[in-house]
Amino acid sequence: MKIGIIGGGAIGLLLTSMLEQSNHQITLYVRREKQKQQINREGITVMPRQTKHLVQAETIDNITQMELYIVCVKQYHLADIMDKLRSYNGATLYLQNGMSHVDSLLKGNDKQTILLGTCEHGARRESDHMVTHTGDGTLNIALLKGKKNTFLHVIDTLQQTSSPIVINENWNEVLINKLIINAVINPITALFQVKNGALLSNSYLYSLTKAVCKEVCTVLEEKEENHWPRILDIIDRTKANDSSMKVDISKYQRTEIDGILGYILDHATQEVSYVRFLYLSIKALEEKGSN
Ligand SMILES: NC(=O)C1=CN([C@@H]2O[C@H](COP(=O)(O)OP(=O)(O)OC[C@H]3O[C@@H](n4cnc5c(N)ncnc54)[C@H](OP(=O)(O)O)[C@@H]3O)[C@@H](O)[C@H]2O)C=CC1
Ligand SMILES: CC(C)(CO)C(=O)C(=O)O
Repeated sequence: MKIGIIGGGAIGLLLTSMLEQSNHQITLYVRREKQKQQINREGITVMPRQTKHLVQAETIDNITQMELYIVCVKQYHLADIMDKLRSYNGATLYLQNGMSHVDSLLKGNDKQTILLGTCEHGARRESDHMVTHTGDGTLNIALLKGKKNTFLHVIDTLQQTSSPIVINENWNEVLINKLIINAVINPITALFQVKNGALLSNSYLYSLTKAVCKEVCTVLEEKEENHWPRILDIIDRTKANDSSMKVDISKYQRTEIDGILGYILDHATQEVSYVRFLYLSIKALEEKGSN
């Protein structure tokens, strides 16, 4: 299969290295010529095992027809990619956190087969051609729209990589489960600049986390008791980690808050004051960082 991976960041580099070990023809699409040249010259190195993978990189402006695209850019860069793929009729897998992309994908080209997924692997980009695999996980994948046969073919292809794949019947459930985790853990850890574990060890942050979980579940019409134990478990398992939003804020980078709490606010039918406060706080920190 001809597979194009879009975005040479942490997840794009990691997945490209995993797919390189299968028998498929892989092209990694990046947006900078310098990154393309470096990857074509030196390959991708995955830490901590220091495995080297020789892959082909190309710039996104030279994108050609593939049988499958895997989109690994941040939520806020999706509009550009969706525009580039608008007349393409093959299969595309989107792996973003958050949910604000779903409506545009549902409305777009009806001939496309669109898959949605969440990535439970942890990855950190060290340089343009080096990534650290910080935590093993699964790829949870579901069909949003399009051909079931194409979906099954894609799953079959991805099962040839070193990443475990979980197939889901219900895309909404897959994305909602991850959205709730990111909505509850990421903004609080980013605002207070604490590791995930502080949400359990600090009694005030614990109360705040529970209050946010309650509001988020109310908006999404989910039962809090189905999610709270799962959240506690993930916080415990990632207690020594910095959430992605905490890292973005500390590096003065844009966050994915719009696709996460922005989505919750857009769907709220009653006031959710903790969520609104957190959303405005993260936007304020983003604005402060951009000055
Ligand atoms: N990292 C992780 O552990 C996890 C990440 N995720 C999710 O995966 C998604 C990707 O995250 P991550 O890999 O960490 O993000 P990164 O910021 O590391 O990578 C995003 C990449 O997309 C590239 N990009 C942006 N616009 C374009 C474009 N038009 N064409 C080609 N490339 C483009 C960026 O290029 P440039 O380098 O030039 O800026 C960058 O390399 C996010 O939604 C994140 O929430 C989910 C689970 C875990
Ligand atoms: C699960 C969690 C919160 C781990 O840090 C995460 O997905 C993130 O940081 O974005």
